[in-house]
Amino acid sequence: MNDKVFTKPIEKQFEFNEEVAVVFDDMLNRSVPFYKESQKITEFFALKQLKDGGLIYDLGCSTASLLISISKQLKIEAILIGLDNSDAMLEQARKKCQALGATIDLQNADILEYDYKQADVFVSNYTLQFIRPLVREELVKKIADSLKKEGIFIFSEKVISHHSKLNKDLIECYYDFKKEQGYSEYEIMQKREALENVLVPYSEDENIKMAKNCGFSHCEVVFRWANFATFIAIK
Ligand SMILES: C[S@@+](CC[C@H](N)C(=O)[O-])C[C@H]1O[C@@H](n2cnc3c(N)ncnc32)[C@H](O)[C@@H]1O
Ligand SMILES: O=C(O)C(=O)C[C@]1(C(=O)O)C=C[C@@H](O)C=C1
Repeated sequence: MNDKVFTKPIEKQFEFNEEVAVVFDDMLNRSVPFYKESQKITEFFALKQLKDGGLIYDLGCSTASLLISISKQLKIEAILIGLDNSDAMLEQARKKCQALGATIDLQNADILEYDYKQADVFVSNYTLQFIRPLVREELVKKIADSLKKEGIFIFSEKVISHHSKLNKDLIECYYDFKKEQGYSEYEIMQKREALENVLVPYSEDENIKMAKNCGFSHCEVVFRWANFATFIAIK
């Protein structure tokens, strides 16, 4: 189904509710530049890291697109756990897993509170940006503490620039992308208002500094287009 969520006046802040969940795959494909490419890079590093009997968590798994794709490519046995606190998203995820015969452990959980096992890979694409800054570092520290030695954490985020003109131009470049995806000026502005103070992006440097402060030995960008970046952090 096509995303038309913001063709009408917004009545509340952005939520990952039923209305969003049923059009979410279309929304992401048309709202995140090079979403498929950043997903492929995530899959490459996750599959490279996963050994027989390994464990991967996807935090903020939404409709489980990533874990479903990884499950199709796996050549070894591994445990795939997808966490999300939106029932509506998990309902879509379960429907897709059933239709595609994917064996993924989908759990309704708050990623801030969850009791993680030691894992080989953590992924959290376009999710940390929705975690309040006050507790974001606490979550990344929990992820670092739950990774095996040399384990990897791949995360993708919308990013800002602290150079005000460049930041403004990056946003304009992004909105041009959205228009090319068929969104109207009206939809773009409605969504921007809905996301105000709900999606709180950091700069590229702030994300890297956060990862290093939380115990990762290395963190760098492996993909970036304008104001969207994919990072890999190594324990
Ligand atoms: C932009 S979506 C992530 C997209 C997904 N990772 C992908 O690449 O397709 C953000 C997701 O994080 C979930 N989320 C936000 N805060 C959460 C929390 N505290 N605990 C669990 N899930 C959360 C939302 O329900 C939503 O499904
Ligand atoms: O920043 C925006 O305008 C977006 O649409 C980006 C974004 C995201 O990065 O998560 C926001 C909400 C949806 O989850 C889909 C895309």
